[in-house]
Amino acid sequence: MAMNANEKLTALAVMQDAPVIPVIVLDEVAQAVPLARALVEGGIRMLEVTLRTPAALACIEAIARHVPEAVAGAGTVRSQADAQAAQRAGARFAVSPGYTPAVGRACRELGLPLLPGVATGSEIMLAQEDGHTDLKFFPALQAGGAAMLKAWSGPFGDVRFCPTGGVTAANARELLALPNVVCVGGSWLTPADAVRQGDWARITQLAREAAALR
Ligand SMILES: O=C(O)C(=O)C[C@H](O)[C@H](O)COP(=O)(O)O
Repeated sequence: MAMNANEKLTALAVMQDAPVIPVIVLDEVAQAVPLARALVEGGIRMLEVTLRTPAALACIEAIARHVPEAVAGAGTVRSQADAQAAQRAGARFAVSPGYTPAVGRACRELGLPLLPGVATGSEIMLAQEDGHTDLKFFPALQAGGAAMLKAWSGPFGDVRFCPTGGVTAANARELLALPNVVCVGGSWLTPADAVRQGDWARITQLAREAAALR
């Protein structure tokens, strides 16, 4: 299903599209398009390409241009400059590993939906003060996992989460069953060796299994 380019995307819509947002690390531009196609083929189209590698922006650009069925977003957005560069490359949403009002403001000014990363109550409150109620819990497993999400559901009952960090095919279901979890994020759909070897069939299979998690 192609996404209408004029449709206003929100962080919640990014989270609701599939049970898993793949966290993607790419070293070579040539990997971007076949990888995105493999994920789309498996039923996953919201793609978080982390700005951790020199090739990341070019990868986002390639996906945005050549894989219209996918929605390329930028991960590891840590500054206003990151947000601007991501949007210039064609990113339709941004994901950050933490939250600062400066990153929030930058994304608002750009009209770029942001999924802000939080790991504490104070960070949730900071993000909420700026209007964010759909948040990434990072690093989820390391910072308390399902028990933490259950504890947050009391005081932060109006917040929805995408736990990311340490999530795997084995523990995703438990997280997805929580009422305040909309989706999870993780790198397990795109194993480094499969990407390196161009084993796109394996990635499609992992995506298919992830898409069926809920
Ligand atoms: O780069 C970012 O912006 C991040 O937030 C980090 C990623 O979300 C985690 O690296 C996912 O980690 P794993 O699924 O545990 O491999």
